[in-house]
Amino acid sequence: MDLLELKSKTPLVFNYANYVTPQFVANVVNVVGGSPIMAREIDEFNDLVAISDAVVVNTGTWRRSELPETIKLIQIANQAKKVVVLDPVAVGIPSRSVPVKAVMTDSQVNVIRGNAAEIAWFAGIDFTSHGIDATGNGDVQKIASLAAQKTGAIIALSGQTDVISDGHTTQMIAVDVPLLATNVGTGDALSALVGMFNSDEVTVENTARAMAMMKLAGVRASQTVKTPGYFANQVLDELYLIKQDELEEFIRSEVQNG
Ligand SMILES: Nc1ncnc2c1ncn2[C@@H]1O[C@H](COP(=O)(O)OP(=O)(O)O)[C@@H](O)[C@H]1O
Ligand SMILES: Cc1ncsc1CCOP(=O)(O)O
Ligand SMILES: [Mg+2]
Repeated sequence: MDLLELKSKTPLVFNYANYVTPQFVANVVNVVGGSPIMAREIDEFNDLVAISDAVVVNTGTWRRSELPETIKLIQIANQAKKVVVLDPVAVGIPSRSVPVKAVMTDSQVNVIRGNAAEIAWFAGIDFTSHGIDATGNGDVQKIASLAAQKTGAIIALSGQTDVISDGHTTQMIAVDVPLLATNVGTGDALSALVGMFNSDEVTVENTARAMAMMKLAGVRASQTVKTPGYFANQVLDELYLIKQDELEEFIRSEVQNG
């Protein structure tokens, strides 16, 4: 959906969040025009999925004992035909790969949003990482496209260049905003935006809208703020201020077809 529709519908985003960044994620959802709710109690899943428009699963601080309930949550969302976004934080670390494989086998994820190293893991391509961060270089277009083909999910690869791919169509936003990478939680919040914009229909275009929204907020914030602390707050303000026509103009000028 576009930004105008989003603001009128106020999509409810159920975040199975990590315990590092939920406050930032919830605020990002709110200022853009959605409504966040965080939960991880299995007895609440049926009720919460029923009223939600998107389910965003972040594995950043996951415990292995939570694997069965996470799969159950995604299966409930699948049955209810709610979009599911997976944010596979640092999935390339071997002990983290095992449960993510199980999630991918036993439930259906519609969109995977991660940095280049995380997405490279799904593509089966080596990419250097340092904990939660992607630090290497590689052909991000090929990585996103291959990951989409292998998983059947739309891929939202973020970084200096964002790449969105369903394995056939690929779009890119090559806009450098280094301060965006300094704020822990920008990626998690971006995953929630991806869920919101795809809540009526899961498409490459809607996913690109979410990625463009964060980039544009970062571009604007870095015009007035030069240091990371204030930058995070400025990003929230810019996300709040962006208008439908400004977002669509940014998409027209910056989104390239691959
Ligand atoms: N070097 C960079 N230049 C511009 N934007 C970046 C850069 N690194 C990350 N971003 C932006 O920061 C946001 C979060 O992406 P990223 O840092 O890759 O996620 P994560 O926090 O999950 O590792 C995205 O909007 C992405 O476009
Ligand atoms: C630091 C940290 N540790 C586990 S999850 C997490 C936050 C990751 O946030 P992001 O992927 O948005 O940088
Ligand atoms: Mg991340």
